[in-house]
Amino acid sequence: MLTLTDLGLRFGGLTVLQGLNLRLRAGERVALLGPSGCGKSSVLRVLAGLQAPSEGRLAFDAGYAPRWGSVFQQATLMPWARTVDNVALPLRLQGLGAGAARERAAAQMARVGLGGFERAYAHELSGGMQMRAALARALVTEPEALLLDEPFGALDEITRERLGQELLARCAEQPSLAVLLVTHSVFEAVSLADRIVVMSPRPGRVRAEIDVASARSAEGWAQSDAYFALVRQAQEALAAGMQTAQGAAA
Ligand SMILES: Nc1ncnc2c1ncn2[C@@H]1O[C@H](COP(=O)(O)OP(=O)(O)OP(=O)(O)O)[C@@H](O)[C@H]1O
Repeated sequence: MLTLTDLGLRFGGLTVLQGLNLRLRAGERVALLGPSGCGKSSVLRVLAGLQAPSEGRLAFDAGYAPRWGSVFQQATLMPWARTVDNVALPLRLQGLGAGAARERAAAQMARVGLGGFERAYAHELSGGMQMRAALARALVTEPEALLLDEPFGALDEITRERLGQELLARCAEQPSLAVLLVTHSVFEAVSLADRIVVMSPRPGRVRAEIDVASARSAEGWAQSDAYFALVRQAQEALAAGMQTAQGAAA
C-alpha cells in the first residue's frame, strides 16, 4: 500500500526521526511500539499529510489514493453537536448533504455498537462510547487505512480489551483495511497486530520488526505460549534500544 523510505524529521536542532523505513500492506495491521518521544505520533502525522518530512520519501503503490481515517487518544468530539453529527462531519466536509451524511453516520454508528445514541451529546457517552464514536467517524468515509494513535490508552482495561477485539472483528469484515496502531502496550501490540515495528529512542528509526501473523492462533491466542514468547521478544527489543541509547549518551 505504501512505503516510507529514509524518513527524516527535524524541528530546529531536534532530530525526531532519522533514516526510518516502513512498509504497510493492504489488509495488514502494524503496531508501532517505542519509548515515549521516539516519534511514533510524528510518523502518523507524516502519513496523514499533517506534517511534511524533512527528508525521505512517502510512496503509495499504484491504485492507492492516500485515504486515511484517524483516531487519537482523545475522542475529540464536538461537545455542541449530537453524536450522529460528529460522526457525519468528514462526509459533510466532503460536501455530502446533511440528510445523506446523517444516514451513513447512523449506519456506521450501528456497526460500532452505538445504535440508539445518535442524538446523544458527548458528555452523555462513557469514555468507551466516545471512542466508538471516534472510530465510527474515522470509518464513515470508508478509508483504505486507519491511523490509530493510542486510541484505547485512556480507557479501563476491560473496555480497552473489548474495543481491541471489536477492531479485529471489523478488520475481518473488511479484509483490505490496513491499520497502523501506535501503542505503549506490548500486550496490545501482540494481541492486535500482524507485525510489530519497534522504534529506537529519538532519533526514531526502526530497531526491530517482529512477525506476529505467522505465529498467531485463532483460538486462545492471548493465553498461548507463542503469545507470551512474542511479548517477551518485543519487551527485549524495546529494552535493548533503551540500553543502546543510554550507552550512547554516557
Ligand atoms: N511540531 C513540533 N514542534 C517541535 N517539536 C515537536 C513537534 N512535534 C513533535 N515534536 C517533538 O518530537 C518528539 C517526538 O514526538 P512524538 O509525539 O512523535 O513522539 P511519540 O513517540 O509519539 O511520544 P509519546 O509516546 O510520548 O506520545 C518529541 O520530543 C516532541 O516534543
